[in-house]
Amino acid sequence: MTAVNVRGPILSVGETRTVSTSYGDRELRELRIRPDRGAGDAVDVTLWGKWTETAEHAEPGMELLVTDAEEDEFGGETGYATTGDSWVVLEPDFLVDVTGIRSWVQCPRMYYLNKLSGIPLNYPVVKGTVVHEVFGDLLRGMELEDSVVDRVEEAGLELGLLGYEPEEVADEVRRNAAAIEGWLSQGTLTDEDTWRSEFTLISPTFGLKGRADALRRGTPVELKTGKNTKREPRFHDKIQAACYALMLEERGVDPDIGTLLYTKNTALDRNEESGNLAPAKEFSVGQGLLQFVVRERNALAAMEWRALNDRGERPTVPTGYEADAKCQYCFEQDTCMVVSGRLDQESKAGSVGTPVPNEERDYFDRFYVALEEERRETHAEYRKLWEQTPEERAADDRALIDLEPVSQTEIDDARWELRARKPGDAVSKLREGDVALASDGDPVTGHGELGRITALSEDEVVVETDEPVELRRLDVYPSEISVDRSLTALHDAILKGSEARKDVLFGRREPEFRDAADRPADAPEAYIDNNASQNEAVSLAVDAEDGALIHGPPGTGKTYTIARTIRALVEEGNRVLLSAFTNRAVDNALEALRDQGFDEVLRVGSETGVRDDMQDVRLVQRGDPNAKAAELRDAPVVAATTAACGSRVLRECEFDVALVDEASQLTEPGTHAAINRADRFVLVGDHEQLPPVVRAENDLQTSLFQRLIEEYPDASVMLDRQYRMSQRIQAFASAEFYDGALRPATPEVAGQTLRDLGVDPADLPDGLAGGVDFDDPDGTRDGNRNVREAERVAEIVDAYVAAGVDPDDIGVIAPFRAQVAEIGRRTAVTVDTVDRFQGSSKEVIVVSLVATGDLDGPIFEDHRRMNVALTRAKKQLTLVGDDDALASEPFYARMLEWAQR
Ligand SMILES: Nc1ncnc2c1ncn2[C@@H]1O[C@H](COP(=O)(O)OP(=O)(O)OP(=O)(O)O)[C@@H](O)[C@H]1O
Repeated sequence: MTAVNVRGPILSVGETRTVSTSYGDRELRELRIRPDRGAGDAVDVTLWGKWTETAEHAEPGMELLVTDAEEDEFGGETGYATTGDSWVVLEPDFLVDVTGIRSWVQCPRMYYLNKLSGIPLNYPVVKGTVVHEVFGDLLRGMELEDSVVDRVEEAGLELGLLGYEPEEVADEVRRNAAAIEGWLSQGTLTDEDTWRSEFTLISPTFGLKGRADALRRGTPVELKTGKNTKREPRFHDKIQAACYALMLEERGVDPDIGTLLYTKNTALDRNEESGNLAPAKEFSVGQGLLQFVVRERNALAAMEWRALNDRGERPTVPTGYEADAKCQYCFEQDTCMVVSGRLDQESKAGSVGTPVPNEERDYFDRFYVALEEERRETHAEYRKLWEQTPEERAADDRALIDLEPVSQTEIDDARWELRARKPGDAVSKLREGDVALASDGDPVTGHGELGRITALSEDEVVVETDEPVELRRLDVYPSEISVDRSLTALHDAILKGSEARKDVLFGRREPEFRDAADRPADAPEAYIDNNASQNEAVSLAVDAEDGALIHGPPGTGKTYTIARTIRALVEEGNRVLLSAFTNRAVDNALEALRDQGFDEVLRVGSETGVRDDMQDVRLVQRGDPNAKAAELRDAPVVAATTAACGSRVLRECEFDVALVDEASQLTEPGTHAAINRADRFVLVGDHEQLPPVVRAENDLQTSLFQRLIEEYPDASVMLDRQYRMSQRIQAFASAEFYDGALRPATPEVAGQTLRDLGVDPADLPDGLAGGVDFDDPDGTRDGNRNVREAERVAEIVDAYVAAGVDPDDIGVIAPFRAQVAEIGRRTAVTVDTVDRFQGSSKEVIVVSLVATGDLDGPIFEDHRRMNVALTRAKKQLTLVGDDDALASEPFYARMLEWAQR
């Protein structure tokens, strides 16, 4: 008998049958699938015994994987059946987080509720984090006392917001940590005990991922900050450890035990508590438990599949009836009832409250599904870690491969600094500050560690990790955090949002504005006196009783207007949340504010995310709790990215006004994350430039900014004077994207030329000094490159430099990273993709269009991307491309005509 893996979409699911075998009566269930991911001929797969339970969740269309199946011939047809070694996995591509399985086993509805409400700021969560950090420190050899003091101090802000004093927390952590230390120093541990903290595991077979707290001799150890006076670990805790055991088994380690460490046990008073007070509880990881875990995961994945594919009127969500958990003992009972009452969902716990209006419920359902679709797209990114070869991944810009390890150095708090040399021409999406997956060459089955990139240059990369690893490959690590936070923001907006806000969001009422006559007596006559539309925008924002929309085309002084608006709002006594999609825009706005003499700002963000010149106003979370909490609570202006607005710390904060820049690049839920925090909102953006960055094609692609500006034009102002481009450069964008309304702010802006840079046009070859020019080098597109064109772009750049343009004043834009690299090899000036250029500008811009023959690629699919590319230059814009290709489509034909004029 040969054991094989079969996998493919399910075509039909048979009924359960009982047959008598030599082992007695056994149940079986047959499924018909199309192997090879749907490419093969249909075959029958027989699931035996307990695996029939998984068949109960199976539906046509779901993907089924059976490992170690027995192949047999029956009536000339090949069939498969499970064996004693088989695993049956439904929807293996859906990656379930281990913590999700744990709560699912407790109660499927709890799993769903946790998705909606996220992890709120509360003491058990913060204490749990601190104890986990101390655990890691101890494993890495740090002294207990040093670690406790250090980690409690690090949690200063969160503890302060919760009203805790450091001493009491340190005491409690110390008592918990004593359990860890005692256990670590037990005689059983010798030098041969191999320990590792925080181990990232991803399982392609079982559709699981997670981070084990620690591994000891290859067996999983999980830390629980609660107590357990029984001899055995709690069932749900075992589930978690069993998931890691399963994933380790996939890698060829066979962990026969799992350990749970209940740290509160050592803190219990022996006179009052009876039972087994030992903190460490081991259990044997049997095959039965592992199979149970897989079946539960299958049930979960099937529910998630149905939410997207098997929709009746509404997406499927768990009701709680799936489990035999008792609602009266559940911490989540109230939340469960409120969610079911408000969203009109069936729930075992029952429901309270009146349902939200239908349009809100539909909105919730629609975006719930859209976000779950986006989650699938994220899972597809994970899959590329094992489906693509290293070379394919590198070609896709998702990994740096062939790195040569240079050093592994232990740094201050028992962390590691890994250095590696990188091949000179390697490019990727990875940037300094990113969290990435560092590995020995194989991130999934080899040794991988999550770490932060601290330096990335032409020929070297430096990563900081908790444990050392031979740094041979560095991968983009997909993250679900944005999906998770968006779901929470959606939940907060619909279930916790004010009626007044929702009336506007759902078109039940126009946004309202204060009468200018009702402004405070000391309000200035005009906020900005040299630009009418900017002044109107500030006025609209300060008078908004619900919200205002500021539409800012390229170079129209959005940032300047934002700064003036914030000052005006603060002058009227408002506390303001300043947010934007990117750290760069947040810092730019802060810079403008400080330029205008306003300094009472607090920047919330990580040290690597925040620009150097804003570090002095950055909120450092470490420190005295009271002082830290006061810093955050009292700041008149708090600035953070919209992603950070969904963090547990900022979810605790309230503001009068949330001002969001780059709002046209945010999804609706992404925008809610920021505006949920405030009574009123001001959204600033340009829906004629880049749309939200999402992978799924659904409602997430349209920003709330765009929807509202189309619905409430009266609540918006367009800034119509631009300070960036010459008349000649701006003409095309103005006509095509802004109804001709965009105009140069001053005659100087309109009339600027290369001469203003001290360049004599006579020193330039023909056709490069016309303000806007077009050059066709007769190149050929090859994949995402066009070498001839890259050479020509480099020649053109050289010509500008030779004529006296400072290389820092020149930028090159290309649609693909491969072409960016191709050009980058030939010139020292800044070369980047359109997406990376949004929000910046240069005196001279050269655009490489790459396409020949026909127009294909992201830059052409969406005209808004081209709008960005064409509006970065101040004095000279030179397009390099194939005129035949461009002439093939009306929009580009008009662009060509303008460029060749
Ligand atoms: N009312 C104004 N008076 C004088 N200068 C202004 C005014 N508004 C903006 N500027 C100047 O115009 C330039 C562009 O402004 P700003 O950086 O605010 O543009 P932006 O719209 O944010 O640009 P982007 O399109 O890149 O987001 C800056 O140098 C700014 O100081």
